[in-house]
Amino acid sequence: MANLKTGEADDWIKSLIQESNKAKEFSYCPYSQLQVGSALLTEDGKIFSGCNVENACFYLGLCAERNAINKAVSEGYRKFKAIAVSSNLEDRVIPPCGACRQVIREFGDIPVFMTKVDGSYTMMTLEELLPLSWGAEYLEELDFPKTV
Ligand SMILES: O=c1ccn([C@H]2C[C@H](O)[C@@H](CO)O2)c(=O)[nH]1
Ligand SMILES: [Zn+2]
Repeated sequence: MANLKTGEADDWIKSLIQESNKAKEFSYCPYSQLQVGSALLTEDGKIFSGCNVENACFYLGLCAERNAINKAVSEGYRKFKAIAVSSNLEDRVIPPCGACRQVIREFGDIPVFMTKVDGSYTMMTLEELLPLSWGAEYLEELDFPKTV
């Protein structure tokens, strides 16, 4: 069974959640009306945020989490400590979709803070959200060329 943790947030968690809440204000979601924001904490304490960006060609929409990750990686950051996800849903936390879980997994087993509008959260590690996951080590076993 997954190890769920809920409760009062430490300061850094509060800041991360605050940033993900801010990010959702920029959400472009004319089709779902679901505003989602995400904030990603780098190893050296920087926070990158992102929102979901939808498209009239529905499947081209991108989630908040992957936008935050892609922004960070594009600016040279690859080591992350935690990620938060917020939305405008009144009474429930927002769990990352399967695609986002796999993309987070690429960069390590970090805690994922899934928040509600009142600032409370449920935390699960990426390993709990995506057990027995696929990753670079399998490619190495298959003798694929090493990544940079
Ligand atoms: O964790 C999640 C879940 C959903 N969405 C977005 C994708 C789409 O724009 C909208 C409805 O699925 O919510 C995210 O950005 N992150
Ligand atoms: Zn997603």
